[in-house]
Amino acid sequence: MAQIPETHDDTLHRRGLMFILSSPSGAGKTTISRKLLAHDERMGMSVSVTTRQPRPGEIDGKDYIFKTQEQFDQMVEDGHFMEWAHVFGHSYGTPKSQIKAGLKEGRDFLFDIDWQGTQQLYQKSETDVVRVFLLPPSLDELRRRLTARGTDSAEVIAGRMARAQAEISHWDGYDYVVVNDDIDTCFDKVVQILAAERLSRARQTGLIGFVRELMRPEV
Ligand SMILES: Nc1ncnc2c1ncn2[C@@H]1O[C@H](COP(=O)(O)OP(=O)(O)OP(=O)(O)O)[C@@H](O)[C@H]1O
Ligand SMILES: Nc1nc2c(ncn2[C@@H]2O[C@H](COP(=O)(O)O)[C@@H](O)[C@H]2O)c(=O)[nH]1
Repeated sequence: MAQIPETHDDTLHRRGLMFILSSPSGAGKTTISRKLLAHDERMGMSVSVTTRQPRPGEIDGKDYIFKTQEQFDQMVEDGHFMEWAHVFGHSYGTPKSQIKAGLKEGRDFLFDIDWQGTQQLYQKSETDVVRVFLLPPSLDELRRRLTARGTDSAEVIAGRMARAQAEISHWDGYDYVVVNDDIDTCFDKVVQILAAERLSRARQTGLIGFVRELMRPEV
């Protein structure tokens, strides 16, 4: 009888996936990412390098790796990044280290990056990438969230609001779009997307032998 491989619950012999969450600033990527990481121990966070100043409470090496512009430029030159972009007047980049080896081992990674980075990762690793875009329920609510977060000056908030519609215009470059109105509802949808993507046929390479066994002519 064919042995059901351990891949039936999608934990083994599967290439990892790159799960990207993008949105206009303030729509809730960080909030949903933190919930997902707490909920799913198989998911690792891709910690970006940035030249922006840490917000109160942000921890170097956990939320971001904070570098000077000079250090960042050197890292670009050294080929340190899978992708990088200028966002809101600062540089942001995804380090290569860990991710490539992790994917081969079947580990999944969560990316909180903008549409420019998403495009770059998709061009490099189309089959590994799952692109999810979060929308705010309205622009008024987006402004309210940015203000209520209390981490940015009025000037920074105005700059991010001014870019929001340009960011939203890239929504059609994503595989999934979820409106983040109620946090728990949005989170449940993101969890469902992740579960479905983990079961995608292309990723479950460990199932091939099992399926062949099932298809062997009966004697
Ligand atoms: N569904 C929601 N309802 C109400 N408030 C929310 C919701 N989702 C997130 N928030 C709040 O909105 C603020 C912005 O959320 P968050 O920091 O997660 O956004 P972000 O998309 O990561 O922003 P940025 O791109 O600037 O990092 C936070 O104070 C968060 O608690
Ligand atoms: N292309 C990339 N974009 C990134 C990366 N890390 C974060 N970001 C995006 O930048 C903005 C602003 O982030 P904030 O934390 O300063 O509010 C947001 O859209 C992030 O998704 C990255 O490595 N590459």
